Amino acid sequence: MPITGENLIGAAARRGEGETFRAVEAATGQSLEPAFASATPADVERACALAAEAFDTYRETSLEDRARFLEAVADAIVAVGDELIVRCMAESGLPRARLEGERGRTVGQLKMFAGVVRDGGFLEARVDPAQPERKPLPRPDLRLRQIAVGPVAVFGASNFPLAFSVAGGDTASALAAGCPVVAKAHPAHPGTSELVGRAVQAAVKQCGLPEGVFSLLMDSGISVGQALVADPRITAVGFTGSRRGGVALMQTAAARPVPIPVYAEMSSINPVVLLPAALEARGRDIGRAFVGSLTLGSGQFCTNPGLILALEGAGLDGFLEAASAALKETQAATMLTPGIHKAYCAGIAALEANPAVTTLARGLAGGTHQGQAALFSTTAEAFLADHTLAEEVFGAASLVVRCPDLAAIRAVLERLEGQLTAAVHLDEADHDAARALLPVLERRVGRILVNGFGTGVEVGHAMVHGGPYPATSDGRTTSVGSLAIHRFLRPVSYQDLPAALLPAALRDDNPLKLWRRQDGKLTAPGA
Ligand SMILES: NC(=O)C1=CN([C@@H]2O[C@H](COP(=O)(O)OP(=O)(O)OC[C@H]3O[C@@H](n4cnc5c(N)ncnc54)[C@H](O)[C@@H]3O)[C@@H](O)[C@H]2O)C=CC1
Ligand SMILES: O=C(O)CCC(=O)C(=O)O
Repeated sequence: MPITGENLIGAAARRGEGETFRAVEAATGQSLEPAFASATPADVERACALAAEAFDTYRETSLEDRARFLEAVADAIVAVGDELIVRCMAESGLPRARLEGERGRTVGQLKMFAGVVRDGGFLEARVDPAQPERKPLPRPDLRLRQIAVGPVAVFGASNFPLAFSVAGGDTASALAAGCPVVAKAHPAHPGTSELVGRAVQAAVKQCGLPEGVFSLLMDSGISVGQALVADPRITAVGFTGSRRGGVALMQTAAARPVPIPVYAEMSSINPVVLLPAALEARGRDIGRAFVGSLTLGSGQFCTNPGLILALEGAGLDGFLEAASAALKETQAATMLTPGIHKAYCAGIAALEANPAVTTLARGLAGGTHQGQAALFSTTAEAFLADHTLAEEVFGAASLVVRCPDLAAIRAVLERLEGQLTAAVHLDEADHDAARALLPVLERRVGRILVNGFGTGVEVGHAMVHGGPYPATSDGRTTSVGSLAIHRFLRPVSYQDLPAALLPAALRDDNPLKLWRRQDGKLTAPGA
């Protein structure tokens, strides 16, 4: 499939008339062909108009048709073949095995949402039958279902060019909910974005859906994204990226005459608590496993273990020795963009220059665009006194906080901002300590895990990939897993509608065979 550098607006491919830009090969910094031209305000307008036009038809597609469409998107992405992987490797610097895995996750995610749509549970159908004889007042007939919110703007992430990008989790969950999507390609991987975008576009056509169900806009800067979020037809936003970018979009969305929700996944340092019995029993093993997680994808995971909290002692010494030894042998790895590499180097330089921070180990030095892993330590006292030590350094860097007692660990956790994950390494003898920390962790994070690290989010029904601000803009939800569909739905009540006007989900004969809450009681179809 040739990459043309065009915007995909509904069924059309249109060369933008805005500023031109080229993708950059992450490993070399060389420009890649072809030139992409940024979308114009007229392109944004057209994509949003088509999305709004498609909305009423698309949101009322049958559950089966919508599920098949999601499966068709998955199949079309696979059908792009190796070209997708090769282009994505060049643009992101990520290795083949990682990207093949990520493509599998992307496809699996679309298929999971196909299952969610077929099941129909997300409609949350409720029926409170009328009680005309009720005293003192009769009760009306009330029925409720969830409907799609409307067209959704999706901003792909640079660090997951497939699973969190054009057809990633935000797009999959919005399409599953019944929302048309206008995606804004990340300028770090426009070729990958176009290939995936063309796959989605082909699936829209193959399934006979209105063309406005999907559009893809290119931009080298931020004006297209800003215009998109400001467009009155856009009703919600999905975003993964920097805190600065996410907050800027939240502000734009809040300043509209009609404000809309922005579901932004932003920064997280993912504290890892090492409890004493576990440290003593297997501190060295934990140290080696930690370095594996820290350096995965050159550390460019928002679930990266950026902060280690542990009690002073022999167990911690063993952990640090093993972690430092493993880190020193870690090859430097290409980072996603020169900008991300520069930000990483600046973050490392700031830690190195901080008098309260000790550099424990550095990974092997690399080329111009490669990130060199780093491990630092400080004390709980210093950490609590300096809020800059809690800032995310995006890449393979982590800070160990040496704590004199459990109270200090707790104090550090209390001080942290909202996080995506927290990991606790524990043995049975640590249960009391862990039990005491759990309430703090629950308040601070979206996912608590034991004897592991947060990198590698499982796509499933019980997953929360979210957390209180600034991990995300709205800690009540998730951007991974089936619960993500709820971001793009809202409930509507139907009071005393004649049977002939009721949506299928709420008819007495329950033709969709849904589990429904019937007069307050969850009821099987046919019961
Ligand atoms: N939390 C996470 O999962 C991630 C965090 N990051 C952080 O973000 C930094 C920069 O990485 P990027 O991927 O370039 O993130 P970014 O936030 O700068 O860009 C993400 C997307 O948002 C758009 N955007 C950014 N600012 C905008 C604005 N003011 N108005 C409209 N659109 C805007 C960009 O064009 C891009 O499409 C990294 O160094 C890292 O610190 C990056 C990737 C993932
Ligand atoms: O750890 C993962 O699998 C996902 C991480 C993520 O969401 C991110 O880095 O943006």
